[in-house]
Amino acid sequence: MDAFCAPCLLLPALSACTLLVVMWGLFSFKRRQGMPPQAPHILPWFGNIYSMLTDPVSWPARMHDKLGDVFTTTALGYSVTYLRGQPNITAFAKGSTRGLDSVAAYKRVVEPVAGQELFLSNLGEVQEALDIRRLDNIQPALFQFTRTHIRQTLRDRVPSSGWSDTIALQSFMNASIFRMVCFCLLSPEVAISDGDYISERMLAMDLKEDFASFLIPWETEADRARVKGRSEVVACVARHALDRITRLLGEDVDESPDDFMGYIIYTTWTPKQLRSASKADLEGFARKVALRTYVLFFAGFLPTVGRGAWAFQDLLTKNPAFFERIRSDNDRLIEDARLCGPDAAPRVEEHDFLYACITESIRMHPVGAWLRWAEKPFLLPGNGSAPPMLIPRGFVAVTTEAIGLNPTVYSEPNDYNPARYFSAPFVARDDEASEKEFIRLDHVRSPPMTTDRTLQPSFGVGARQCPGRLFAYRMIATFMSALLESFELEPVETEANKDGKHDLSLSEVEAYADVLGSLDHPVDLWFYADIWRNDGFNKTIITHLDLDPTRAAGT
Ligand code: HEM
Repeated sequence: MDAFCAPCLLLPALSACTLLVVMWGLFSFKRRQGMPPQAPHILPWFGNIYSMLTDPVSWPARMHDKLGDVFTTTALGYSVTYLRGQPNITAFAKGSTRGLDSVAAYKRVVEPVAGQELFLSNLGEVQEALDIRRLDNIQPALFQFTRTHIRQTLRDRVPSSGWSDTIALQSFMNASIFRMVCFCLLSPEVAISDGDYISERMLAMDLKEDFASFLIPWETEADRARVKGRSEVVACVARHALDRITRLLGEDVDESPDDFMGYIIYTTWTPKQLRSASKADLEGFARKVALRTYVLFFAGFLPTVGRGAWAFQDLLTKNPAFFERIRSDNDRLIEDARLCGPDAAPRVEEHDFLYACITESIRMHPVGAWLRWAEKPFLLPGNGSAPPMLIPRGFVAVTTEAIGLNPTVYSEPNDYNPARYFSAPFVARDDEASEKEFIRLDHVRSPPMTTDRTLQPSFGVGARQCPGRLFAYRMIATFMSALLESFELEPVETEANKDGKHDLSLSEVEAYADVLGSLDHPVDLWFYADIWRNDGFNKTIITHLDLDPTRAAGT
């Protein structure tokens, strides 16, 4: 026993073990008959987790180039199979309603960060509650609200004469979009009173540089902060939900209410159940509503602000003609609105070209991967020269970047070209998807309205695609439209972005954050606000409009 403890023997023994492990790791992966090829890794059990976390987009792309459209790897003891190519994705999409479980997959990955509260929701109701009619009804008030927030926030930062200091777009957009989320899912009053409080806590859910949380089995300081943050969010929303339940009881309604929270309550409990419930029961109901809302904060807010920042950056830094077009469309919509009154909201839902720009940016900078869990091995059908393959139990993933940049789906995929959505054939709503047909990528106008058999890579596939996509478009477009209504914007040249290098730099950690759809760092883009473009808002505007009469549209 003592001999084993002697340091002089321990060291060689450890080195020998490490060497064995490395040799095993290097030589144990071999192509198994009928199964996907395996990506090489050195450390057993850990597998390729490091590359997957730090280089989530280009590492799988490199492996696909080397190993083909289907390959398997290991990460923290799990088997992870990556798929690429349309036939495989079709099989994946159809499997998603059968052998492949989306909740089981996301749960394994996201629960350590977001908590199990996230998976108590009824996701179907989002689709119903955020339908186009409800979004259209709320749109004018949402615009007014966002316009007021933007102006109030920037009032002190933008001098009435000339340019402001640099302002980081990302943090400004975070606040504005999260207020919109609260406005639509909770109520206008709550958005004003508690929007910022909730938003700060939701941002703490972001992993930032703390991605080691996935690997560390014990509770860290950051974990504790996240648990505290989310229980504060849930408690705050539950208070408002209880208030809404009480008002609903007083109103004695017999039709489903127009507001999102009222709708959830009304469609979950009958008026009789609500009336006969004890105080404790009602508090329990309110907590359930809060948990359901929390999942939407999580799934909806972070990807929307991340994609919104990309959309803005692409518009400001790619082809100036596209930005000019958005500006003139915006001016036209504002002019039209002014026929109805000086403060009337423009019809953001008619911003077709802006929607196409958002779609194009989301194609080029999608949120990571679609993830599924295969409880049992399943047979991926063969196609063309590729034989059928047995996919092992574990995660199955499709990297959305692989679709978005596939030249057989998108011509010139590296070009930012929103106009491509205007030439795509339009798929009729009544085209039934059939078992034999492929799920077709793209071929939808933007925003994607019907995605039964066609899809935008960035919003998922099959039965589990994103129910909040139209809501996301509305929030990004509302923010941009309200900002452009009042300000001129210009990117600032910094050391990092000079000579036209405006791309977000994807350092390892940032690329990871991007996969969760949350770029918490200020992006490489800054904006100045120039003249106040809206009459009646600030008297000094007249001077500024005199200085630049070409931008005086609508005043
Ligand atoms: C630009 C913004 C957004 C992007 C890029 C995005 C993307 C996605 C993606 C890729 C999925 C997974 C699909 C799959 O695995 O097949 C998803 C699911 C989901 N998204 Fe979004 N999303 C966005 C905004 C929103 C918003 C605003 C909401 C709601 C307020 C929302 C709610 C959800 C929900 C509830 C799911 C889970 C659906 C299910 O499993 O049935 N998302 N989203």
